[in-house]
Amino acid sequence: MTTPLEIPGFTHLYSGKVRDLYAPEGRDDQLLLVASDRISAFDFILDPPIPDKGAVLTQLSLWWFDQLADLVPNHVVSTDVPEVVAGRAVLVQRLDMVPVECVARAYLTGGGLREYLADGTVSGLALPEGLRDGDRFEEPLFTPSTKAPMGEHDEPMSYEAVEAEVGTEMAARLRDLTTRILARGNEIAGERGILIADTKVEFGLDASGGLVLADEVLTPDSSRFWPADQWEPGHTQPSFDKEFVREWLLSAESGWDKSSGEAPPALPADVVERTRAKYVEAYERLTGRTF
Ligand SMILES: N#Cc1c(N)ncnc1-c1cnn(CCN2CCOCC2)c1
Repeated sequence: MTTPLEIPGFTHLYSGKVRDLYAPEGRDDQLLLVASDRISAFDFILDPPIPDKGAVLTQLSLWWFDQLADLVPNHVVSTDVPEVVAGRAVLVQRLDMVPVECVARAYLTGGGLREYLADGTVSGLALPEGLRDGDRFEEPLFTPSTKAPMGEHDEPMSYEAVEAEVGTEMAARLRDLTTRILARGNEIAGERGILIADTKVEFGLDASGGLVLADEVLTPDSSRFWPADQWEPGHTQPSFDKEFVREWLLSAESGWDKSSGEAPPALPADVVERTRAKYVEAYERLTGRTF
C-alpha cells in the first residue's frame, strides 16, 4: 500500500483499497472521505491508477445521494475540501457505523452465484432451482455480509444473523432501504442503458439514533455496472467499466497467469485511457452532466 497523501489540517485514519479516511484536526463530528484513482480487479490494486477515477466516482456518488434523498438521509456535509483533493473528497458527518455490509442483488452473479451453485441459497435465502449467471430476480434481494478486515473476503450473513446483530426492527429497516436503493438505482440507470446487478451500501447512526446512508452509493466501485444492451443470462456479463482491464489482464499479451497469485503487470496506456473513458461515460449517461 502506498504512503497516504498528507493533507494539512487532517489526520489520516484508514486506507481501503481505493479510498482513504481522514479526520479534520479539531473536529470529532466529521470525517473526510477521499477517493483515489486506484483501481482494483481480481483482488489486486492495479498499476497505474486511472486518471480522474476518484473525482468521477465521487461526483457520481454525490449525484446518487441527491437522487435518493427522499428515501433516506445521507452523511454528506460539504464538498468544500482541501485543494489537493478537490473534486474527489467529501466532508461527511461522523456516524456510529452499522456493522453489516448491506448488499442488495437484482441479478444473480459473483459470490452470490457461487453460493447458490454450492447450496441453492444466497446469504441463507433459498432460491428456485435452475437459475443461471446473470438471471434477474423479480425484486432485489437483501444479501448482507460481514465487514471483513482489509484483505479478507466478506462472509455472507443470514438475515437472522443481522437481526441478532442489530435487532429485528433495524434489520427490517436495513433490508427495506438497501433493496429500495438498488431498485431506485435500476429505475434510473435502466433508462440510461446501464444495469446495476448488485450494490453494497453502508449505514451509520447519528447522535439521535437515526439511520443515515454513508460511504459511497451506486458507483462502479460499490456495485456491478453492466451495459444493458449486452445482457444475456447464462454466462459472465461484461463489466461496464472494467471489461478492458479484465480482457487485457486475461489476454496472452499481458503475460499474466491469474492462477499464479502474482500481482498483475502494469496496464498499457490505451487500456488506462479507455477505462477512464468508461467511468466518464457512466457519469455522463447517468447524470446528464459533462465531466
Ligand atoms: N462513510 C463513512 C463513515 C462515516 N460517515 N462515519 C464514520 N465512519 C465512517 C466509515 C469508516 N469506515 N467506513 C468504511 C468505508 N471506508 C470509507 C473510506 O475508505 C475506506 C473504507 C466508513
